[in-house]
Amino acid sequence: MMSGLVQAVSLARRSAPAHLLGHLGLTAVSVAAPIVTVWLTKLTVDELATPSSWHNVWLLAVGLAVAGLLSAAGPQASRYLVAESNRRMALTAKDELFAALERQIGLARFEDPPFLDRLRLAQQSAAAPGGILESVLGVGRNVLTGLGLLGTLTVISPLVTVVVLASGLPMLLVELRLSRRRARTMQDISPAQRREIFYQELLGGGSAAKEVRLLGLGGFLRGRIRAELRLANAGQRAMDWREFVMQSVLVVMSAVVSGFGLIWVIVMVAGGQGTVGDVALLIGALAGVHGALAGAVSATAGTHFQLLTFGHYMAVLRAEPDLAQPAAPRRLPELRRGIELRDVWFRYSDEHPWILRGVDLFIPHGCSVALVGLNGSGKSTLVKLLCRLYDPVRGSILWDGVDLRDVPVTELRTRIGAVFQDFMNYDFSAADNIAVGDLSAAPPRIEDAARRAGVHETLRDLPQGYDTLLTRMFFGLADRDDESTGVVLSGGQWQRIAIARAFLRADRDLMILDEPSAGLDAEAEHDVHSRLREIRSGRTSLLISHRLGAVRDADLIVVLADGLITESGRHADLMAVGGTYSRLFDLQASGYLAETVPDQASVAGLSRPVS
Ligand SMILES: Nc1ncnc2c1ncn2[C@@H]1O[C@H](COP(=O)(O)OP(=O)(O)OP(=O)(O)O)[C@@H](O)[C@H]1O
Repeated sequence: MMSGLVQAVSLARRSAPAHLLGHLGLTAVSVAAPIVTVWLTKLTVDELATPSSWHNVWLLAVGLAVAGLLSAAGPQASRYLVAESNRRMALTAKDELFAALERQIGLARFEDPPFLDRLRLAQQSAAAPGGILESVLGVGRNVLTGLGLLGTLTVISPLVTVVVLASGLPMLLVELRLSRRRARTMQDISPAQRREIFYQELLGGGSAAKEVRLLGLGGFLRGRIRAELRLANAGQRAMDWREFVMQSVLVVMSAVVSGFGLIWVIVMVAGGQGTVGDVALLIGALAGVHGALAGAVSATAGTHFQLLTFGHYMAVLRAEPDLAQPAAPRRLPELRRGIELRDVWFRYSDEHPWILRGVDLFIPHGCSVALVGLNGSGKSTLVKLLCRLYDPVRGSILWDGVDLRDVPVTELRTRIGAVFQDFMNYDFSAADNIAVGDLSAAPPRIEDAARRAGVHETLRDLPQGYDTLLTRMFFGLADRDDESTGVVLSGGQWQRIAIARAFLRADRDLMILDEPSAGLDAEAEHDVHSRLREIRSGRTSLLISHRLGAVRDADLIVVLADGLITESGRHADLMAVGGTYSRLFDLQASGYLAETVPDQASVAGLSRPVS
């Protein structure tokens, strides 16, 4: 808890120091103003009851007016400062949160539901980290105001003071309990809220719009959203009810205490002990003390709650990287000999089945290697291991003899170019969509890569050329009024953009191409593969493709089956062996060669009567 507070103060000091000081100053004013007001009120009432000098009355009246002005204006100025410091703190907090996420170098955290739940709460906390300081200052302000007013009360009746103070203690304990429960409720309903956000994105986002409409999934998804909302609401409702009951009891208690104090002092004054001003002071002080007490208690509970949620933010910031970084990193040499997978075993978690069961594979430097296997045999998994998005559970991957775990992961990744099977379509401009392959690339290199991927003419002819946004979700930055700026590319055109992105990294040590021609028409596929062949020649590359015609020229073809490399060699060798590769190749080739004459019956069934 304390470390959370220290972190929050440090965040404020780094992001909004002047605002923090201003807020502290205004808090001091807001503490003093009500105490001064109560005292000035008492003195004024006493002065009016037995006037000695109008000069005094005037002075007191002006003092009251100034105190009133400060009481009224202070909160306005505070609100402005708080809002601005909140914005600044949120900016820093979010930036640090996402920097922390970058330290998660692999993918495992993003497939771990408890981490994702925590991340959502951390994001919520990072959006309003100023709330903690506001609550802490609220505690300080209310405690000091309360103490000042209690001192005032003590002047009239120490007993009333003790009773009022004692009534505050249960309030504090109850509120602390409630805030702990509130934080737990938030944690409990986080999975439901995360699922609800997911369904909302399906319904409100563009990526699923086509299927949602065609398959009529709207009602189904709305039903799911309602169910998740009901689940979250039930948790919150139970919490609200508990708060309502407990706080009602406390309010009644505090009203009884006030009534007791008031009767006590009125009886005292009626008996000749004290002045009318004392009654005025008591009324003001009692209201003030109760307000301050309630404020202090709820601010303490608020602080407690905010610190509990801020704990998730700190936990994400402090989370260990999912993959160990080497304590004494080794330099990654320029690839000269090759990459060796030595008895690699891998499964996604202890609960998942083994995907790779002792893979031994050597990818020689300068060779084009093709990896072939049935769906789900683990080809993309092997690629992810090569990029160190996961570590092998057993065995190792050696780059010229250096274990990938011993080199800085960023260094490894700068040496690799890749087209993933599930590559991203970014809602950026065409140029930026290619430039993400190498952010240092200047426009001529981007165009060159596009030309080599056979997509230059398409992009050049777009309404704003390479600056055209490849999405209809956003307006172009330069022209917000022009709603027609964004365009939507076809699947094959996107595929070529992904290839262009990889071409920007053609000079890297290893090129990985996971189904790079999926979605291309026959002509484009032929074209892309001959371009790829050109850039792969003499370079180290790993090509995954179900189109076996495209892999037959590879220097080495390996077949992955049952978690092992079962065949390896050149096309002719594998065909001669007559194993899985030759069976699949023949199957595919027969599909191309067979003369498919549709039988009359099926044609008749499909044809429509001619009217
Ligand atoms: N992130 C993941 N978490 C758990 N299991 C996974 C994950 N990714 C893949 N798998 C499982 O690992 C197995 C291998 O998947 P992988 O994508 O590597 O196969 P593949 O050979 O590339 O298949 P395809 O030819 O269909 O692309 C599959 O059974 C899949 O369900």
